[in-house]
Amino acid sequence: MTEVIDGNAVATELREEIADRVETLSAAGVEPGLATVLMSEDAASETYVSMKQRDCEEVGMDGIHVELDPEASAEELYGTIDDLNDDEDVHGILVQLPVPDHVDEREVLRRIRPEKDVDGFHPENVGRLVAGNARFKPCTPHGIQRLLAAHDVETEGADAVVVGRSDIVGKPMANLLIQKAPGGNATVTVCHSRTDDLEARTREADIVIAAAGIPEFIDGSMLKAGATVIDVGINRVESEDGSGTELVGDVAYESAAEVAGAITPVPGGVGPMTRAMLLYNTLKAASLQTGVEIDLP
Ligand SMILES: Nc1nc(=O)c2c([nH]1)NC[C@@H]1CN(c3ccc(C(=O)N[C@@H](CCC(=O)O)C(=O)O)cc3)C=[N+]21
Repeated sequence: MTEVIDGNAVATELREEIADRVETLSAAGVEPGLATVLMSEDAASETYVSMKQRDCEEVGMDGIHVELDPEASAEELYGTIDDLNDDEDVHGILVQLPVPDHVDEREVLRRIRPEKDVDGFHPENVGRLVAGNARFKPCTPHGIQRLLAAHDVETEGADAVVVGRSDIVGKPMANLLIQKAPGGNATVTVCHSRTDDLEARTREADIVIAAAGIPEFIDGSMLKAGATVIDVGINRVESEDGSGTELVGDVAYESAAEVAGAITPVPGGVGPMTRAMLLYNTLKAASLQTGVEIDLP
């Protein structure tokens, strides 16, 4: 039987442990604070940011939300970031991506103080991750690492194929999987939409991470029997019966589940883990900034 990797269940457990550590911090007079900044009227972005705020509430963190008009100037966004950088009650800052075209995304990521960069996207934090000395692991790859561990999927010595080369998922995922550390020690191949004979590579993989952002890109015919399949895709597509839209992953679930040993669903797989790791990074940020030590879960 194919094992379904339940991201909601693993995330719920982790949130409980995080809530416990938040209590430890608050007994020491520290209330971890996460600021989310939204400069978009995109419905999906609004939904994700409000989920992140709800998560904060659930674990006892202080959620601060700032919304900017998508037509506002880049300087206004930079000023908002500067204010949050200087605010002692804010331990983590997340600027929801994508930002409007007239805003330089690279400048946004550089502007956030690395100590508050809970996405792990600041060049200093990217460098530290690559050097094996991560401060904040990016939330999606870190969440995937936790999901694999929770389901006893051995990465050491495994052949892993990462499909997708984005700065927020593919690249950091490949880096974590090759690290000399628990959850690493895999042999990693990074593929993408232009890879020649992709299926020949995915068919060799013990672990496939599908993160190309292409709906149902990976199907069962491309998998080795018993492989672990992690679906990072969140594509909103028109539903087959024409009744509206539905969420599909980068994996054709039905066909892949017939071949895979274990597989994550969409929704309810990687997404909830991404959000849980954001809370984790905020917890770590609050501890580092205040010097109040906690056992990170
Ligand atoms: N600075 C920044 N950091 C991010 O981490 C970031 C971002 N910008 N921009 C957009 C993407 C997307 N993202 C998601 C996280 C969780 C779910 C999630 O929890 N999804 C649920 C529900 C999905 C639904 O119902 O729409 C699930 O998969 O079960 C989705 C999407 C974070 N992102």
